[in-house]
Amino acid sequence: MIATESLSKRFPRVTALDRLSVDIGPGVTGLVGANGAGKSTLIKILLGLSPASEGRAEVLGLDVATKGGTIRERVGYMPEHDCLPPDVSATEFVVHMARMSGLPPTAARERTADTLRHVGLYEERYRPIGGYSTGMKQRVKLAQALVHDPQLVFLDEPTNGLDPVGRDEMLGLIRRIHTDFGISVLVTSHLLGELERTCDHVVVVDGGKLLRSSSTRDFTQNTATLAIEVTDSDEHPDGTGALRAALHARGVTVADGSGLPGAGHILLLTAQGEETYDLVRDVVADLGLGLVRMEQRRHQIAEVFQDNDEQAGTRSAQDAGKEAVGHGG
Ligand SMILES: Nc1ncnc2c1ncn2[C@@H]1O[C@H](COP(=O)(O)OP(=O)(O)OP(=O)(O)O)[C@@H](O)[C@H]1O
Repeated sequence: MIATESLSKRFPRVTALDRLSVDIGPGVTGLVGANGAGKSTLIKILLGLSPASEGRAEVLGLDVATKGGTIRERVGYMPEHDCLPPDVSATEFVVHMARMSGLPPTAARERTADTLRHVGLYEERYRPIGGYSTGMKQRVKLAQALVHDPQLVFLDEPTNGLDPVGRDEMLGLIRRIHTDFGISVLVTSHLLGELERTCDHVVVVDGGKLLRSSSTRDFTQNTATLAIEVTDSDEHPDGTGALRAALHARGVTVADGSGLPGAGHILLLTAQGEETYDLVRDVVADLGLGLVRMEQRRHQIAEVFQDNDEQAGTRSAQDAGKEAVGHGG
């Protein structure tokens, strides 16, 4: 669906994309990176709206440098920022966008009604957009990206500004764009966690460089870390400490998770398979502690960046002297 080869974009003061090479197939793909990582810049280049400084890219087999118009006919785009006219209704706006995409008047009206229903806008669709909530505006932006029945859509931070319920609804909608209509999706976010549930594939960028591109399953599999939380007891007023010592005595190395967000009394250890779960369960029971949770940890975006920095530190001096990769979270 999308292929880039050593793609770079340099602005006078910043390199927004730095020799990015990535292949993205059909399905739902998450493009994750902190603010300023280069996600929006990549989308604009892929749409043929902004020229690359170096390298090349193809979307649906079309060269972005020469076939921008054809790409935009076949690809839908939901921009990040609020760009909706406040004085017209969702119906009027989406019909207008459908007409701009080349649909005849009747087809444009029919497709608009279907698409607005699909994104969950009903009676409100006749009211001016200026009075809409953020969630409703995001749905209008999504509808205009879908109305011309594209093969692929680029959704730039579609969950921005939404509360947790709105975010879950939007992620569900995004998933259904692919399952119900077979449209492939490239969706950006600065939150890796939310995309893990929605995407088949995740591409992580930082400072315009590719950090990682892998299937969501591989991301999860790569994390063999168990997070364990136990209660204290009369016998062991520091239950966490007692468990750490008991596991240590059995040859299991345990890290302290307290440096991680929301992980006050959490122990981290590397699972070697089912036996590790059994061992922890037995040790907790022997100590007479309560097991609050034992779960496989998922990568958080900050850790992905950190892992990469650690790997970079072991590489040769090829990157020496370059700007440090910024951290995000
Ligand atoms: N037109 C421009 N002129 C100069 N610098 C730009 C321009 N557009 C983007 N940049 C810079 O390029 C870098 C990447 O920006 P980009 O918008 O692609 O990041 P992003 O990952 O989409 O983040 P965000 O979600 O905050 O938009 C940033 O440092 C940004 O300031």
